[in-house]
Amino acid sequence: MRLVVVGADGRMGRMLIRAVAEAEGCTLAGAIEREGSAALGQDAGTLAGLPPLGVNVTDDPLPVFAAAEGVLDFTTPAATTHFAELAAQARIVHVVGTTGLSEADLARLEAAAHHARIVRSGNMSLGVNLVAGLVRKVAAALGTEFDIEIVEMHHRMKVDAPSGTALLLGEAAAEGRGVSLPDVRVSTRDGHTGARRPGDIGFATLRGGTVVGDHSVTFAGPGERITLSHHAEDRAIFARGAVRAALWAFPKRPGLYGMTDVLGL
Ligand SMILES: NC(=O)C1=CN([C@@H]2O[C@H](COP(=O)(O)OP(=O)(O)OC[C@H]3O[C@@H](n4cnc5c(N)ncnc54)[C@H](OP(=O)(O)O)[C@@H]3O)[C@@H](O)[C@H]2O)C=CC1
Ligand SMILES: O=C(O)C1=N[C@H](C(=O)O)C[C@H](O)C1
Repeated sequence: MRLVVVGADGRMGRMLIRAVAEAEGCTLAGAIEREGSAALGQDAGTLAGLPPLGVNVTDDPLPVFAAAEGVLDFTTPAATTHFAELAAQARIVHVVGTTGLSEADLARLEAAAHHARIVRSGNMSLGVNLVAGLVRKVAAALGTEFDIEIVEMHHRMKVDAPSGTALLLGEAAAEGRGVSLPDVRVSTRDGHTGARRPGDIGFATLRGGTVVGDHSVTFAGPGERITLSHHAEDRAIFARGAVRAALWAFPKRPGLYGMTDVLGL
């Protein structure tokens, strides 16, 4: 499968170039960065710490998408919505790892999915998606006497909060409880907050250092607590998940899919 990496000079972009180069059945068909990036013109392999791959980084996605079969996109919401429209025009697979998308951004992805096969997830790792399944089950089994609190920690450069993974886990908990996350979500607490409202799902965000991604979901009940956790140690888990998603989506019909579809969970 001929794959393009957009945001090629990012933390995930460089990891994705390595994952494509290592994956059986995949070749790097292009590497895109934004206009003005210092990476433009460089060999994508060299950028990713590999021997040269013969693919130079460019800021012109149109001809690159036209000659490709899929795009791996871990960039920004503004870039991702633009790339979704280009991927739909080119009728290629679009794997979206970008987090922090607004409702309006998601509506643009849904529109693009009429023509493109889009796989989107706040976390492309096998481990997190398994934990989400467990969270759904535990939330369904326990009543609201168990308070649900989600804590995440990421590196100091992360720009969105709560993380896409924390929201994915919150959605799983809400689904298990049969409620809608926006109705019960509490993402900030400061000052005299009053007592906790039964049924709320709380989010706490920590930022610092080089943490790849830590998440825990605690069910705090009368006299006991259950905590389900995931610790990402290497961004390669997300990159390998993204390549797997592209290969999975290649023969599928246009539509918006998630990692649970890819992993068969
Ligand atoms: N779903 C998942 O499993 C995971 C999701 N993520 C998400 O992926 C996203 C990226 O994370 P990360 O790699 O750490 O961030 P980085 O900031 O390191 O990388 C983003 C890259 O995209 C580039 N970019 C921005 N706009 C454009 C554009 N219009 N065209 C081409 N390239 C563009 C940036 O360039 P410049 O810096 O020059 O602006 C940068 O190189 C985040 O939303 C993060 O939360 C991360 C890990 C796993
Ligand atoms: O920005 C990151 O780094 C990560 N972002 C994703 C998120 O928002 O959950 C996935 C992973 O935790 C790393």
